[in-house]
Amino acid sequence: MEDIRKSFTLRRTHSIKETVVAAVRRKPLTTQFHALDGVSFEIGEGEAVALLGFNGSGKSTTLKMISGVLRPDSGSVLTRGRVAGLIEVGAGFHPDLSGRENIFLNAAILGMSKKETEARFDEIVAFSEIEQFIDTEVKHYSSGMFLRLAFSVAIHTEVDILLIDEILSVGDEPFQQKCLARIRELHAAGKTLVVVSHDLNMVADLCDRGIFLRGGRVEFDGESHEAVARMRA
Ligand SMILES: Nc1ncnc2c1ncn2[C@@H]1O[C@H](COP(=O)(O)OP(=O)(O)OP(=O)(O)O)[C@@H](O)[C@H]1O
Repeated sequence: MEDIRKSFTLRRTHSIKETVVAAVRRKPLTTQFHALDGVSFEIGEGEAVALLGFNGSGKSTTLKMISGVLRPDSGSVLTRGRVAGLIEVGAGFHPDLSGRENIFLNAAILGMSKKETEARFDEIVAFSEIEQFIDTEVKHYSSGMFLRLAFSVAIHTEVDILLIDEILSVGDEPFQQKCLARIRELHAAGKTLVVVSHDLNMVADLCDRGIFLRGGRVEFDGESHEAVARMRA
């Protein structure tokens, strides 16, 4: 990522009088908010990086830049390889389709062919542990069930870069442990990880490197435990 900037327009509610006065004075009724204010970093192949920062510091926005969900206002983002984002749980899921249909849909979004998905289908379902509900429409799923399926699909695809945003917090403890073990395996196999989590001890152990964001800028970029220490300081 090079010198990424992203602003959002903040709206406020206004009275009719305020609106008229602003129009007469030619003043905008909205304000610009800089979510990312010149963020630059490079992540090498096979690195595990934690994005750290307090609420609203720009972590999720950064992940969305890497995944391509959002485009920067200026600056450039370059990625090499297949990127799978576990950013918003079940974002790629269609509520009226069953779990089974959604697996095929999501795998296709992640670039897998029907054949590849069929070959891994049983494994995906087994990992998610929701066999019983696989033919139920996902609108009837709990958020934890959603997560299980979304996570299962993502980790069974041939991705090079895995983006994980706070999703582990949705699952129950045994599932979290299983996901963590699987994430470690993927890292050991050379996949690149970018993880956002407020569980600082977990991310510091999982990742070698930590990028600490504050107010949309990189405040520290280095060893993960040190990044956590800076954040707590
Ligand atoms: N679509 C949007 N429209 C307006 N503001 C947005 C939008 N998306 C993000 N923001 C703002 O940008 C800032 C950064 O948000 P972001 O989600 O990246 O923070 P975060 O570090 O992930 O926070 P958290 O720890 O709470 O998840 C926040 O102040 C948020 O309100």
